[in-house]
Amino acid sequence: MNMNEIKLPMVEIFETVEGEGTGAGFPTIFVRLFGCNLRCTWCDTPYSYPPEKAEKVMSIEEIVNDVRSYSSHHICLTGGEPLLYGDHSLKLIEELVKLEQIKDIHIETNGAIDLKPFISQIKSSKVRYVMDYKLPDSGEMEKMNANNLKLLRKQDELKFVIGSEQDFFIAKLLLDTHKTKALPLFSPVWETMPPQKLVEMMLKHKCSHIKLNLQLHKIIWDPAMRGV
Ligand SMILES: Nc1nc2[nH]cc(C(=O)O)c2c(=O)[nH]1
Ligand code: SF4
Ligand SMILES: [Mg+2]
Repeated sequence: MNMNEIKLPMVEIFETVEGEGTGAGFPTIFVRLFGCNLRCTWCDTPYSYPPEKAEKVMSIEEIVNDVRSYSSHHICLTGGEPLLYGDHSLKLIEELVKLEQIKDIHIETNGAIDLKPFISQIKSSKVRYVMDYKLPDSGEMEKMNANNLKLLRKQDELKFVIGSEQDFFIAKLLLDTHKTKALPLFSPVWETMPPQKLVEMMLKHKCSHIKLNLQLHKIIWDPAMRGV
């Protein structure tokens, strides 16, 4: 199938600064696909899956053309779950990789999708995965594919969204018991975990190799605002 035959359900494409991870602060084009296989309790994008509806359906060609109209060198492919569409997600990534303007494509994936086909088929060093590995407070931890942890490479990021002390200790245990090359990030749930408390726990429990991750976009704009 070619680029204009493959169509994907979409929420939005917009340009802002990346709020999270090692790319935080860089002007970035966000490509947000519709649909998710999880329903995390603290999800901040419930408009990206049913019962809400996709804003539009776009062909890969239309998505690529829209991305071209911005000037940022970074793309955040997000959702929902952007890897939900298998070969179609893969084809979208391959077409975005071809854009010379784009130096980095990071993919926000939720830990419940097998990364193997993506890592084995996408060779470009522009592509990085940011895996949001779910903990008990999310209500979705049992859907996690622990095999993904050892597939992550050193350019990838492994994010734990921490809602409680229990989440903190489970994340720490996971890191202590599973090999991964990815950079571990601890990110507080906006509503239930004051950043100060998370930092205190990180220092007390010697999380020397873990990076605190705050969502810049929740600080810069109203936390409920979309498209920023
Ligand atoms: N500024 C900004 N940075 C982000 N990083 C990850 C986001 C996401 O929704 O996946 C996001 C987002 O929605 N906005
Ligand atoms: S995986 Fe992400 S988009 Fe899906 S429900 Fe969880 S937080 Fe929301
Ligand atoms: Mg968001």
